Amino acid sequence: MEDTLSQSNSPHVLIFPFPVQGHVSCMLKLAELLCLSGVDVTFLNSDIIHRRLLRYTDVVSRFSCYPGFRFETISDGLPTDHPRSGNRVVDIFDSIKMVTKPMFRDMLLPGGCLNCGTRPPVTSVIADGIMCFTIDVAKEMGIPIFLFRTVSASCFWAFYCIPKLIESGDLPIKEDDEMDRLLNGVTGMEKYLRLRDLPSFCRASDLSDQGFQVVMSETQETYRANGLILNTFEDLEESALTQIRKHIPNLYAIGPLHANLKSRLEAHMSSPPRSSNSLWEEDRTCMTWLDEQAPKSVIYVSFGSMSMLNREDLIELWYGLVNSNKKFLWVIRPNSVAGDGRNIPAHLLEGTMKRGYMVRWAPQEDVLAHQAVGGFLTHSGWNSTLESIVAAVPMICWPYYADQQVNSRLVGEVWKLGFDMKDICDRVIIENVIKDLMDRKRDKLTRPVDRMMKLATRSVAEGGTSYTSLNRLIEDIKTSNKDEYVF
Ligand SMILES: O=c1ccn([C@@H]2O[C@H](COP(=O)(O)OP(=O)(O)O[C@H]3O[C@H](CO)[C@@H](O)[C@H](O)[C@H]3O)[C@@H](O)[C@H]2O)c(=O)[nH]1
Ligand SMILES: C[C@H]1CC[C@@H]2C(C(=O)O)=CO[C@@H](O)[C@@H]21
Repeated sequence: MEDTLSQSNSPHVLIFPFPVQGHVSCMLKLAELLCLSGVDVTFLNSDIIHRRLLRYTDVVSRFSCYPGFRFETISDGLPTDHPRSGNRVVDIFDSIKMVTKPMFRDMLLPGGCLNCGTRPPVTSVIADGIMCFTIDVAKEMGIPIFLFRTVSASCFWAFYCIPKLIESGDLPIKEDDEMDRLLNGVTGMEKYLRLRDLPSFCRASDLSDQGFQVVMSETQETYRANGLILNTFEDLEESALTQIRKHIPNLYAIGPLHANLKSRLEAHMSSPPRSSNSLWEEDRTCMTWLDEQAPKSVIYVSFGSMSMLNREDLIELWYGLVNSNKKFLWVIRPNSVAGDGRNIPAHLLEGTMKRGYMVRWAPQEDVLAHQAVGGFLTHSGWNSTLESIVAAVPMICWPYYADQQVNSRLVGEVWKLGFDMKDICDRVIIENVIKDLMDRKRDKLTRPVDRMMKLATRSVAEGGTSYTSLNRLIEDIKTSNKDEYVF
């Protein structure tokens, strides 16, 4: 690997994530991987994300060892008090196109903060794959652009096939449709993908639905970029990657990114410092609580940064956890429960005192790596799924929205790394599925879970597929020359 020092003629990449936790954190990992290889990086955050990163993490000091790294900020166009989560997340799409796009363009124009002679010019852009307007801007400036779509390859492929599903009449879903019906329209997934496993946006009864239109059109536009980066590995998603490559040949599967980064940092230093990209304050007291628990005795519960819970589901989940008699560590993010959070039944409060621990935000990677954790009740966000795979922790999937419906089906039915509890929130079922995961059916999961952990680790080790793919991306970035890219 090359020296970490920035050189004046270094390639300079502008990284621009969609401004939410699950996208920013994995793109920061990619940024650090590029810095390690001597690439200059400017990381463009929305103001609000940047403020929170400054408040809750050590990103600035962490990146200070890379002289070629800079943060820049831009408005996402929404008022500060907008929730930017749950079903309100779609508001970001409009505001970012209307408000942020022209600002982004100005930044890249001569005299703009990204093109004013104080740093080497931007030689390539890595933008979030859900923000294809960046292709227009990069094209206008003659800068090569790679898209990084932060969802699984399988979900990307399902999004890609939406026009075919409309043509075949499978979409829109009709009121009397049988949700367990298998679909033929997503090539390679015919044996297991049911109507209910399509990305949640496909449940819109009206195809003019904003979320549906955005994911469909953004996915269709991907081919216009110079390449597509995915946070996955060949052994995990070979089939979907093969399908995507037929349409978008320049594909870089470089995940799991957190493991790729850890492995490369370890090659640089004996014990790399732990790092966090959290937008909430991590409560590390849960690590002390975990230290007191028996190996593999705790089920960790977290639904990521965007999911919202209603009171009814909260209570059902809570009963399921308490009645399973298992120890549990539960992340309840601030403002993530809609409705009245008071008058919780005494049975639940007592059960939680005895066997539970609750935090507002956890150091998730460390939690999953802790020997006391034996299972993960997750919303199947893609980062959480990859983190669970690397930590060899089996999952119970309770998907909320977007790609999570697809991911949970793969976890349960294809990879056999856990159980999919999609569309169900019933205390007795939850109690039983927890008992199955932690005890009764645990043996069935152990081999696939250990195997996938090993394959993930192998993929990021020297010579592994994700290791090699990342090197190819770095090489392509280093050799990218504006004039070669005629769009
Ligand atoms: O207490 C917590 C909870 C989560 N995390 C981290 O937050 C990230 C959450 O990412 P993810 O699991 O992908 O969930 P979301 O935050 O919901 O991410 C959004 O972005 C993902 C990537 O596109 C999508 O897969 C999801 O569906 C989408 O909701 C992970 O790295 C977790 O380690 C913590 O550090 N502490
Ligand atoms: C805001 C959500 C809608 C689309 C994004 C996404 C994607 O398809 O890239 C997946 O999950 C979410 O983080 C994003």
